[in-house]
Amino acid sequence: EASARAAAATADTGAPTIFDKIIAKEIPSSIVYEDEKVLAFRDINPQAPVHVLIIPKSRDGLTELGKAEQRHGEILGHLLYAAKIIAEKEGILDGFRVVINTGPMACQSVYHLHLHVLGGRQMKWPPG
Ligand SMILES: CCNS(=O)(=O)OC[C@H]1O[C@@H](n2cnc3c(N)ncnc32)[C@H](O)[C@@H]1O
Repeated sequence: EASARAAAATADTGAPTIFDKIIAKEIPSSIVYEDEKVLAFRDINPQAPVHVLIIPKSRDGLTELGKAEQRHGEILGHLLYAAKIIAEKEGILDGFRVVINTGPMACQSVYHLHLHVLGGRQMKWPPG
């Protein structure tokens, strides 16, 4: 909790992120799905039996959802469609959650827009 909030304190500076290294295959990652536009890999600190991140391969200013422009509509839609494909592949189509954390108040710690796909256990509501 504290570590997530501490990590989230990082501001949206537009600086390169660790995800650039994953896209460039410069650091290892457990890739679940890839196409020409998006890359999906397992979260390093899973919060559920299935916890996958989906990111656009080209950030194009999309550091966070709060910075989305009309021009991002297609990639945003594609990310959501990829979430369904991944849920299907992971066998959680009958129960999964898709989360986008935006800004420090939502504990965003990596400023490269990404969808969390979580499943494999009973989810709670409201989220913390
Ligand atoms: C607190 C939520 N903050 S977040 O919504 O910004 O999510 C960032 C996510 O990236 C994950 N992460 C950070 N570095 C890596 C990495 N090298 N490989 C895979 N996942 C990573 C974190 O575990 C975290 O769940």
